[in-house]
Amino acid sequence: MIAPAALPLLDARYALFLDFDGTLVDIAPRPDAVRVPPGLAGALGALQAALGGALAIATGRPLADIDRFLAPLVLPAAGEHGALLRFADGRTENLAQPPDLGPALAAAQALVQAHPALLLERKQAGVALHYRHAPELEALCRAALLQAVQAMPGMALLEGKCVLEVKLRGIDKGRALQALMSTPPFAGRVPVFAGDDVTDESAIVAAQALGGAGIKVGAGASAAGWRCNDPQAVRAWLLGTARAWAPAASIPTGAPHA
Ligand SMILES: O=P(O)(O)OC[C@H]1O[C@H](O[C@H]2O[C@H](CO)[C@@H](O)[C@H](O)[C@H]2O)[C@H](O)[C@@H](O)[C@@H]1O
Repeated sequence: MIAPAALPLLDARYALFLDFDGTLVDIAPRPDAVRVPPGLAGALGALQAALGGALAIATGRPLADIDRFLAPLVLPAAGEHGALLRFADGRTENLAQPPDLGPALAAAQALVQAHPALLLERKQAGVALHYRHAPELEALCRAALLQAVQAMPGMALLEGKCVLEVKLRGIDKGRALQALMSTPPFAGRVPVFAGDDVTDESAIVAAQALGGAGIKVGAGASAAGWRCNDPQAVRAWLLGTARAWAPAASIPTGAPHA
């Protein structure tokens, strides 16, 4: 129905799943420094309404982060790489019991103490160690967390953009997408997932396996059938679609691509 840029045409048959960092918002120097362009939350709200509620965020972050960045919008979501789900009716579910993070936390805390340029992010079901400001420490961080993971049954090491995360093994965004797709208002729709990182590939594969579309944002190998350059292109697609669908909605013109 609507075709801003070379991304899938969206209409009311679809369900939309969106990664956050590197997809909806540009990568920033620190997790708390991301900027949500004016109009983005309004456009997401308008799209959610146009899709009968079938729009969800799928993120590695805790859900509280997403709610803060998109306030007052509260969307269905998969948080912490799929460990936590929030359905359209507001119900939340942990896909697994919150694990004992002791060994990973101890290893990460020791590293941060020795190297203050590193940044530790503690989550309910995982630990993220950011080395964006000390790339020379990547190998050291990986070795320390890999060793910690040996003592943590059921946990695995995930590599993202300048970050190493200890997370639940076997839980990923692909499983989260499948779980949300089995519930209203997602069930029976065609899923479209957009993401930028290797951590998004499971959801790209899951969306395509359900007859939908996967969009890879930025460079790098991917199973996705669609590609776009950057979060700006994603936002242009979403905002163009939202404006065409809900022209009367309070979506500012011009600003959101910033
Ligand atoms: O699944 P996502 O929504 O893409 O979340 C993945 C991780 O994103 C955050 O870290 C990344 O973005 C930061 C802000 O741009 C950046 O500073 C960092 O280097 C990136 O790795 C977030 O902090 C993590 O918890 C998420 O897992």
